[in-house]
Amino acid sequence: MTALRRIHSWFPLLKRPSCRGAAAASRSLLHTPQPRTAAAAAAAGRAGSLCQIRRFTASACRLRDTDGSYTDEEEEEEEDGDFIDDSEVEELFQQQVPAGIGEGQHSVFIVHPDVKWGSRKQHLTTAELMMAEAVGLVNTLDNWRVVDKIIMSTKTPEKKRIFGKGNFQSLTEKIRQTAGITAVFVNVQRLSPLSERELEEAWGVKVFDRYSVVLHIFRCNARTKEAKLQISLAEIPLLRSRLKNEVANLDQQGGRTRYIGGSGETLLEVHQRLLKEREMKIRSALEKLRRKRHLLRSQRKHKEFPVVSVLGYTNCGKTTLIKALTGDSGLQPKNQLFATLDVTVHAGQLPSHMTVLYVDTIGFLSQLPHQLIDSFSATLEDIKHSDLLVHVRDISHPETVNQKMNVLNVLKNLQIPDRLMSSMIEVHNKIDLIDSYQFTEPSVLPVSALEERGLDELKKAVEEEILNSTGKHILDLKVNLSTPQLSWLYKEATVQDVQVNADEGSAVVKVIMSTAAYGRYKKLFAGW
Ligand SMILES: Nc1nc2c(ncn2[C@@H]2O[C@H](COP(=O)(O)OP(=O)(O)OP(=O)(O)O)[C@@H](O)[C@H]2O)c(=O)[nH]1
Ligand SMILES: [Mg+2]
Repeated sequence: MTALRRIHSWFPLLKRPSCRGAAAASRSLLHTPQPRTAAAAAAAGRAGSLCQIRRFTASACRLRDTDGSYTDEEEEEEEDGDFIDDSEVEELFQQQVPAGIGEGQHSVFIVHPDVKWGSRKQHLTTAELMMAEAVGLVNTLDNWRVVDKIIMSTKTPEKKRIFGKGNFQSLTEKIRQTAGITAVFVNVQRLSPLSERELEEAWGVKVFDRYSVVLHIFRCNARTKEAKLQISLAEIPLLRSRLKNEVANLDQQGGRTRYIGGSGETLLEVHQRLLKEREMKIRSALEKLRRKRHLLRSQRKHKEFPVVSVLGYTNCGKTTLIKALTGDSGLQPKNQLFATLDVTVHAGQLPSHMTVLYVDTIGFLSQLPHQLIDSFSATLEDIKHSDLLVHVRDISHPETVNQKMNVLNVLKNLQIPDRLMSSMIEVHNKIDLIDSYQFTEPSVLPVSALEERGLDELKKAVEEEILNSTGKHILDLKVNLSTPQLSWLYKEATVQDVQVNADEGSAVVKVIMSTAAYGRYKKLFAGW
């Protein structure tokens, strides 16, 4: 199937999950990896290993508790008095929502301004594909539907009305004559407050840009405390620009009181101060959560489970792939943009039975204002602390090359360490949707997460890179079964295989362990 034909099958597939449905989406529980059967003589040691896994699993399950948030850390924070409770977050989340965001239903007219030349021209994509993505964004929302759409060229995208006089006039007529329109989505990163006001006045309906539509989707999909706070923070610039418009309206009606209650502050200044205070509150709550996240990371490190971050453009199949790799039935992939807004962790096993933690991350989208990415930077910070990155690409998508460039750009801005960038595994997902998949680069791994194809090769590649990056080794050690050697190995390393020699009372144990752990082992059992 050619790239252009694929677009017709991709976008109509986007479902319309309800806000409530998304919010209630079930949480994932960690898959409990079972150690493989070993010789009976190893039972004692295996019990040790099971304990280790259970201990971890229990705490990791608690991490995601009822709303999928990191509740085990809350327990620790309660002890040090640094606790943020749900109601506090909920209050911040619900308190001040920009008008038209996260609520209501809309019949949308989409306008894509096509800049033919100059610095704003999009070189990597076409107007048709940008429009298709805009349609996808609207269709992702429950109760929103596209009534009509138009691509209109402009030489003056920076002007208040975006289009030249003639085009603007014909566009206005079209919008006003199309029955039932309740909103216009102008497919640009961000409209200035002045522009938004001018367009709303001219068209007589609500006007959204990419920033506000994506925020709307985020608000509908937010479940955890962190996601809610990050969204509330991302909404501040929108509230600020709306505030300017509202005060300008009041000015026009002569209704503004110059100073409020002798405070020496104007109405605009009072509202700006309140917004600033709100921003500080959200930032400090997020900072508390960030400290939690730091703690979580050190706990993970302490337990020595390698961390693999799975990232990629939105809807490329990250969640589906992690579900296939871990067998975690609690994961719910959706044909929806930004289905995953929270970092979740899922344990899986590699061919050698080593346990790794796969981190599911928020998807990327092109043309997003920095403010939005910044709000989610704490979430993305986790990527930096992984042992390995897996970049998933929807290889069946017509924009797959642009999507890859977008992801690499975001990673560059996040200042991901070189060692992680160079060891990153690129996965070509959804090969089942392509008639004849051809290897374009030898280093990539083709998979179909949905049909569970190519997973063994991927697990092997992950294992190889993990062994490289964590400095772990696979060793065959001879142990004396009358000593605690075997149970020590089960606790401190990953035991792959145990060959018992009953006559000798010994066993040959295949283990994966770090250089440091091997050093400790040699020291402890030197004379045994
Ligand atoms: N045909 C096909 N569809 C797939 C494959 N992998 C994922 N999908 C579908 O793609 C859609 C998105 O999958 P998700 O796993 O939710 O994608 P994601 O990258 O986690 O998306 P976000 O969390 O929204 O960024 C779902 O409808 C999946 O069923 C695949 O290998 N083949
Ligand atoms: Mg996802």
